[in-house]
Amino acid sequence: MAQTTLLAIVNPLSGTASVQKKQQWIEFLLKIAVDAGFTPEARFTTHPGHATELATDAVRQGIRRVVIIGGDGTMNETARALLNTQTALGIVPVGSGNGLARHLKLPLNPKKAIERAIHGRPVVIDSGRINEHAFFCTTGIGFDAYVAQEFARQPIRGLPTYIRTTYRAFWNYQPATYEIDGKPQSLFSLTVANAGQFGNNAWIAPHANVADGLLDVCLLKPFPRSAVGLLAWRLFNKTLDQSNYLTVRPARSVVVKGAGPLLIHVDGEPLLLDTDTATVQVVPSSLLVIR
Ligand SMILES: Nc1ncnc2c1ncn2[C@@H]1O[C@H](COP(=O)(O)OP(=O)(O)OP(=O)(O)O)[C@@H](O)[C@H]1O
Repeated sequence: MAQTTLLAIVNPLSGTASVQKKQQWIEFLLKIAVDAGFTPEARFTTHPGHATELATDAVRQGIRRVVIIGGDGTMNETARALLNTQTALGIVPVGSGNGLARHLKLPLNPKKAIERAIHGRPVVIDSGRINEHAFFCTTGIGFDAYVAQEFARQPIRGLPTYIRTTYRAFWNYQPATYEIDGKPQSLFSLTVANAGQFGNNAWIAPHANVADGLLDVCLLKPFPRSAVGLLAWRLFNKTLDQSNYLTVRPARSVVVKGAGPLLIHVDGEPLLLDTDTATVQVVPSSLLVIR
């Protein structure tokens, strides 16, 4: 049997599309990949972390292109196995947020995204690291992480659930004080952005560049409830950096210390650290992505 040269990793649970729909996208992908000269193979993930296992195997086998059909969680699990390798990541964004794909201006239509993932060329981008965890889009502490935790508890994913969860979280959430590079600061949230948005065109760092060797450290101060409408408008209008409540600082690294074990998110997936301190660092030119 011919050696596989392209692996598709498909999360059956990403976003709101049915498994039958994803099966149709797989068939389309296999067909155009063969037409383009690849020997493709597709695998559904069966458990959290499976995408990392499949991508690690793909690298070991010398496969040079791994295409995900999924959201930012699947993207992260796959991309972390491709870090500093010659294997490029193709993205077919069918998740709830699709932050990295939107930042990179990849097609959001699945068939067009598949064509891009097969015919596009690899470019090199930076990634970030929060303690030992890799991220490619954003990581965060405070409100972002709280929303990620609440969203992960919902039985149904997709944008409407995300909006409902964020709205409810806003009323329950209390800002906290953190030490940022040794300086105490009361914050609503701290986001460290490699790409500029959380997903769904919610731009926390409008000028972020995935290939500049820097991360954008975004500090959002606590704000009165009366300001939420304008802040939300600015978030989606790509002008949040013009708000007096937000400071964006490009940096290679930042150290955050909280009052106890830190709840963070990594590309939208929540994670409770077993330490009160997080060191966030850029890893320049560490991932090949198909554009
Ligand atoms: N078969 C599976 N069963 C349960 N969980 C899975 C399975 N396969 C993957 N996962 C988990 O599903 C999580 C969410 O997937 P993904 O990010 O692709 O979709 P999403 O959350 O809808 O999109 P986005 O991250 O863009 O909001 C991943 O972090 C992964 O660990």
